[in-house]
Amino acid sequence: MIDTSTNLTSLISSSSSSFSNGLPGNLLSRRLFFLRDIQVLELLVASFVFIAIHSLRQGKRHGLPIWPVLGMLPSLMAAVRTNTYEWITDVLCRQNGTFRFRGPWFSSLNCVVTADPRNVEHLLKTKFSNFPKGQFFHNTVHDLLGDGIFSADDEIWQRQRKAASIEFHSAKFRQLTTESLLELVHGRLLTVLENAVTNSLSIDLQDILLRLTFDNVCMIAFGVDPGCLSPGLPEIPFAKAFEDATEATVLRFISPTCIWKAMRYLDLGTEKKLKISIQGVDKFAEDVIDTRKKELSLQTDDCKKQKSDLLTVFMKLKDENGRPFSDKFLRDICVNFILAGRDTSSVALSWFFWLLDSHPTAEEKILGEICRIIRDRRDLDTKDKEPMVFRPEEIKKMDYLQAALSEALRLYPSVPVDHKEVVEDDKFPDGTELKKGTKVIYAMYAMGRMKEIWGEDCREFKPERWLRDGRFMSESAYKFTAFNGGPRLCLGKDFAYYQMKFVAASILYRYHVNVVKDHPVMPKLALTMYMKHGLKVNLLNRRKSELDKYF
Ligand code: HEM
Repeated sequence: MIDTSTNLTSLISSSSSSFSNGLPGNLLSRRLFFLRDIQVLELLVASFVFIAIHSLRQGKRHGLPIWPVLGMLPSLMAAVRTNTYEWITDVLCRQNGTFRFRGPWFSSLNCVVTADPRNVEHLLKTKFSNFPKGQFFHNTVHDLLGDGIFSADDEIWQRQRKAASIEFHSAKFRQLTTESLLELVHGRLLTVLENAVTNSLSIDLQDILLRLTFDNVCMIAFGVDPGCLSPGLPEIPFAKAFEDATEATVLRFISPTCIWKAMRYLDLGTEKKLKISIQGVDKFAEDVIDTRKKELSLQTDDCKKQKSDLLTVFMKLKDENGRPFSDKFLRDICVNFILAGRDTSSVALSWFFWLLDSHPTAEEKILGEICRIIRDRRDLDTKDKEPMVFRPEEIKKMDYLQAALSEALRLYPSVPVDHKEVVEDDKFPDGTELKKGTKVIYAMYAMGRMKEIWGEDCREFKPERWLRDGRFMSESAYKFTAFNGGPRLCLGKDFAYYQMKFVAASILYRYHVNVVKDHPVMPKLALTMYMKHGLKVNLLNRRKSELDKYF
């Protein structure tokens, strides 16, 4: 509209100049009337279109307009350009915690969205078997995740969960995780950070932490170190293939199923990219599985002694028919664990460091806690010897740090929304009717920002809310949903806390982490809550005199 009237104005002014160039007066007035008619006509058309659109709109639900064909999609699309999670939170707060999203009829976006802890407990625990991940999720992720723990339901999920759970709680596995983390933090992470300090370089802390946790989870799942955090921060083909494959898989969730299936059939666009990146992931897995099989058949000392990674453990197990698991199934198991543990802890740490930058009192308290723990070491003679390596029992004692990390996860949960599918007609405790096949989204991000759950100060970063008499107190998994709850509670929760505390304490003891001024920080729309532009920081060495005040 604006452009057209601008054109009309310029047409009038060009007519005036024609007049000065000698156009007869009556011709001019006829032309001006004609132009005025055009403007009136334009206004009429615009009004008609406006009225037509508004009469076509089928009304409002939950304060959101519903459009023919598109449903509530236009409101969602507008939110995608700003902050989708805040938009969902806003709608949920206005609707007492639950609303029904109507997407276009051709999409897979129709769903019930909830942030009500009663409903979340109902779907994650009370009626667990009525809310599986479902066929839609399974079909969408199957090319990448196959039948691994993340995408499987029922018996296939149960078997893996049981075996992995035993493994996760074994002493040998704990030793593997703590040793591999120690090696990565002291052998690589701190070297990379020290290099940045020496050369006064700003770094993307999120990228570095993502590299750290990728190497770490590959050591746990496959028993191999891909070397993403090596000096020079190289691009590792397997890591790149994995990242590309997850990004392309996520795109399937927002495309109509028939479209991505057609693109897959024709080998086009993102589907072509997905196919190539999955080949990269498969090649890596194949090589590792082959090598491990050879090692195990030779029963080399190295293999017998050291290997307690998931691949080796599952290779020694048998399926329900007493046969060893197929290579494909072993690949699926490892790929799923990598997906689960790859970037959840690193993005949580990124949000934590960002929050700490604007909460110096919380940082002081963490430092005080770390220094008190060091002071209490029985063998005080090691106190001043570098490097300061925190021991597992010391990490356990860091209650305030655990509270601060939980608070960061409450406000910025690594998995911001999650999804289930209804098997049989059901009803939520809040009265919402659920028809068979309905998709249900539970919004962890929104749950951390609801006054009904956390009180008036729900948007503030207050680690103290997690402490009673100075000790960390966990919350109900249906109120603090960052790690999921019920039978599908995150298997890596204890390890993730250990990993995050170890990394955070090792960094904070040595450096001030200052976020670069005006660096834009916002969530990226993905399965995991990455910072869209990473986290640019400058590191400064902590002076010894600064730490001395805590001893
Ligand atoms: C801050 C760190 C972490 C957070 C916030 C987190 C959160 C979650 C969430 C929300 C789920 C449920 C996902 C779903 O069912 O759709 C989950 C599942 C899982 N997580 Fe974590 N996770 C973290 C770290 C880890 C780590 C480090 C590992 C492994 C090394 C891990 C292993 C798993 C596994 C295996 C599952 C699947 C459980 C199942 O379906 O039975 N997680 N996690």
